[in-house]
Amino acid sequence: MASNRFSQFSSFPQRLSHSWQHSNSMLCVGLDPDIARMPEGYGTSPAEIERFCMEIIKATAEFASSFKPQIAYFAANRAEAALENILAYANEIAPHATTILDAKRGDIGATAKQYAIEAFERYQADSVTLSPYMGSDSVQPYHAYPDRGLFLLCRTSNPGGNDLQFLNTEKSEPLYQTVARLATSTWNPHQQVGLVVGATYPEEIKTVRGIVGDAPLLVPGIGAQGGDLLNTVKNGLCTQGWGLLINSSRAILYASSKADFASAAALEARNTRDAIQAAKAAAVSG
Ligand SMILES: O=C(O)c1cc(=O)[nH]c(=O)n1[C@@H]1O[C@H](COP(=O)(O)O)[C@@H](O)[C@H]1O
Repeated sequence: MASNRFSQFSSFPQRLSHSWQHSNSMLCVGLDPDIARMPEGYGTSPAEIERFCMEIIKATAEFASSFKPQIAYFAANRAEAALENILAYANEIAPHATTILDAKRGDIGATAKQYAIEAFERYQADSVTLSPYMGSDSVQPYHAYPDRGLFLLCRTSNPGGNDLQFLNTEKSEPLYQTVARLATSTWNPHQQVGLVVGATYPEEIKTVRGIVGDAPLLVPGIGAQGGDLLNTVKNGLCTQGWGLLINSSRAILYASSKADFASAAALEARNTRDAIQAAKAAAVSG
């Protein structure tokens, strides 16, 4: 079953291209189920987390090209089995959509091999987020899955990202630029690597796009973090007019805390998809 799904696409860029074109969308719906913010009528057990996420996926599938569950929200609540079910559900009802397991893993090779098994065999995710901090051998075990995607943290959306990502390297460039360069060249034998760049820093999106060619960019930070959608799209499009997975989590998940949460999430997802499309049209024409 799962192997058929993966064998449909010979490479991760092909998988992503299908997702963008089939949905005509670059919206990534983030699944960050906070048990303190469950909607009316929902409890906080793993079964309820699963039910909530499935309702969100069903309501937003039409507007999304990808789904990104954040593993901490599941692990913190002993809901890993729910996460497995949710990813399987996304594959079933939105087979066009690329899944990203947001785990931000990074460790020595032997341990990274186990994390790769977790992401790609246990959870059957199409892609995973990784920290580049431990270097090339911490990324290398993921190359055993050449059709899956790897998104390496580059210029993150949070203010504290400056602390390390802007340190000058011996090449006299900020560290995030060195990450972008390495990640998409010597660390990328199967063209499966993309970068994480926050929508809160659109100038850096432009810089990273200039370094990485058409590699995909996972861009969190619109919605709850107040990122700049217009300039994100303008600066981040690839030469084919796609190239971005623009994530919004809380703004969609918690659009309403009432019984109408699913329709409110759908409306927010649709409006965000439309705003991304409008920004793309403006960027292409202007
Ligand atoms: O890797 C990520 O997804 C990520 C990187 C980053 O730089 N900033 C960032 O916010 N994220 C994640 O993106 C999501 C943002 O959620 P909202 O701010 O609610 O849209 C969360 O799951 C974060 O963990």
